[in-house]
Amino acid sequence: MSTIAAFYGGKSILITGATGFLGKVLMEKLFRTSPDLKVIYILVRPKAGQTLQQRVFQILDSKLFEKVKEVCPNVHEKIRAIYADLNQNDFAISKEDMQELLSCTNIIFHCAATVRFDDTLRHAVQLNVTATRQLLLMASQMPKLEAFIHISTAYSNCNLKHIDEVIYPCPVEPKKIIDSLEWLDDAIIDEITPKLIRDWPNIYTYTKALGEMVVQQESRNLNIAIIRPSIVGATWQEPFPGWVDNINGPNGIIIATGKGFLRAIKATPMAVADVIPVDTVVNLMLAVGWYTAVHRPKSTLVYHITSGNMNPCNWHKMGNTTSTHSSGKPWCHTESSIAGQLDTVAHFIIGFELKNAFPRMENTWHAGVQVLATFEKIPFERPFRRPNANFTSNSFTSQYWNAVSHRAPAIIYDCYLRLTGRKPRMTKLMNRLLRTVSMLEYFINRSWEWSTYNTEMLMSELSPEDQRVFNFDVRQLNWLEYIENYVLGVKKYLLKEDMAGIPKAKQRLKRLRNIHYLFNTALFLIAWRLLIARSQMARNVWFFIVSFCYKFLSYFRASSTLKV
Ligand SMILES: CCCCCCCCCCCCCCCCCC(=O)SCCNC(=O)CCNC(=O)[C@H](O)C(C)(C)COP(=O)(O)OP(=O)(O)OC[C@H]1O[C@@H](n2cnc3c(N)ncnc32)[C@H](O)[C@@H]1OP(=O)(O)O
Ligand SMILES: NC(=O)C1=CN([C@@H]2O[C@H](COP(=O)(O)OP(=O)(O)OC[C@H]3O[C@@H](n4cnc5c(N)ncnc54)[C@H](OP(=O)(O)O)[C@@H]3O)[C@@H](O)[C@H]2O)C=CC1
Repeated sequence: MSTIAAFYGGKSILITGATGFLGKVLMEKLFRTSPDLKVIYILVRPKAGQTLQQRVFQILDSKLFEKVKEVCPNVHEKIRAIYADLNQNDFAISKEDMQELLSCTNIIFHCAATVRFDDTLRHAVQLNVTATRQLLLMASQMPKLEAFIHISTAYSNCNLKHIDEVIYPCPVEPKKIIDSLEWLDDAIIDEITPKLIRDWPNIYTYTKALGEMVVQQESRNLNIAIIRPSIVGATWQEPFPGWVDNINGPNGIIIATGKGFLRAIKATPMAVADVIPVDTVVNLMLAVGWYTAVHRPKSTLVYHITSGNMNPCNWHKMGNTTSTHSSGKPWCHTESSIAGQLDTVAHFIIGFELKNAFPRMENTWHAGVQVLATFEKIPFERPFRRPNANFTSNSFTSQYWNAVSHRAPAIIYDCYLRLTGRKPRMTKLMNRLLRTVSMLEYFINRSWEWSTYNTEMLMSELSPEDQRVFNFDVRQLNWLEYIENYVLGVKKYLLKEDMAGIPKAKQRLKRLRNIHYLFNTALFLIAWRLLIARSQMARNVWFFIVSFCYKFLSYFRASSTLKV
């Protein structure tokens, strides 16, 4: 029997953010491995016209919870949804509910946060900092509390290159920021925000750093641990591979690429793609909950759950894995290769995708550019264009790709919509997509080193059975397999596309490829024809090529006649 699973038996567990991506997987694993737990309290707000109960039923009725229903048939009775809004004082929890929470809770997992990069400072501080402080205050009044697990992000200190498992101080005290936000108006807040966040790339990472400081300052004599995951991706193994349910992080990019909207991205191909499967994060969370409660470390321990230091994968490999016709040559994936440079120059001179007119050149340029292998096997339905992925770390090249591969096709498509009496929408959609991608660029053009001493220490503390049931060792992860399941999961669970539609989608891809070649060949011939009309040199080159081909053919004809 697993020690960790047994530990959660009979416990009352409070989860914030249980309706989010991480929270759902956490609940699922808890119910599946410790069906004898007493109750899970979840702090929920009504949303999108759904009551709390409707939200809970929707989660429990989803595919994610299918296995849970087998091992814990009375799961509905073990979830207690409590109305709460973390934006409000005392979270707007009723007195009776508050009383129950304070007197019964044994373990807290604090997952709720705003993860939007462009949130206002006021809202992000309220949720990621003030709410954390308030929850700690509540925790300090819980006589039965054994552990408080705070979920932060590995990027809370992304202004540093090497990040240790310690809480770093922020330049301005969280309390000062909380206090000043109470009387400053929104216009002034907007003005001072860049000065406050300094070298943090966005308000999200900055407020998560403030949240950690608050945890340190308000910890009193609580047993607290902080967990810092990197980019949380689809499930690796549990309850089944590839489960994913929101468009954050890589998910939206995978959709945009698979649907052929996004065909180039400003990314450093060799930068580490520090994606970590959500089930791995959850396994660590549960192990940390057990360790913190049972071993009661003297200070607040921070645990990094990242993949880069143990089993690195870079964006090039990611793109390549999802590529349809990979050359398998890593060097040809960047614009630093000679072929790449030539191809880029060719793009500029002729103004269209020359490599597609000469398919053999494709092998030498497409790095990230190799059209996605998984998308060939598992294409998404109704793609706008053929999936492709050009990786470039050069701003100028990136601007060029944006103009040629993104904006121009959107404008052409909008013209087509206008001509056929429909409302144009592609340019607007493309602008939003490019804005989103530009916000993610910071994370795909850099690599960080996260130390993982505490995480490794914890791994060594687990019994072999716990290491199996609560596995967070990413060295065993096979990236090729993981990414393939990830793409499949995006198709099935996010896009809700039917697998039966794959042959039709493949046919459409073939049609798009033919249109693409035809379009490029026509463009090439037109450009060449125009060039010949204007330049004597081009005419000379043309006549030289034609006469050379003619002589070559004549030679072959003559030699084959002689043999006969
Ligand atoms: C070849 C393939 C290779 C694969 C490699 C891919 C590489 C990807 C790299 C990803 C790096 C991610 C780094 C994250 C690091 C921090 C991790 C964390 O701690 S925290 C966790 C990480 N936190 C996050 O990831 C939060 C990031 N997201 C945000 O902050 C906001 O969504 C926003 C500001 C980007 C857009 O806001 P706003 O425009 O006001 O409004 P909405 O939000 O309502 O969405 C509007 C439209 O945008 C669309 N869309 C949305 N997201 C994505 C996406 N990722 N992508 C694409 N599209 C996306 C969405 O579909 C919608 O379209 P439509 O309905 O109009 O048609
Ligand atoms: N996803 C990732 O890549 C990473 C995530 N993390 C961290 O993991 C944690 C969970 O992230 P993730 O699950 O991806 O995020 P989600 O956006 O999927 O979930 C956020 C959760 O917070 C809840 N929440 C937000 N605002 C309120 C509010 N005012 N009152 C009550 N609940 C609220 C949401 O509830 P509702 O459903 O009602 O909106 C939801 O349950 C966060 O702390 C995040 O910083 C860290 C690293 C990477």
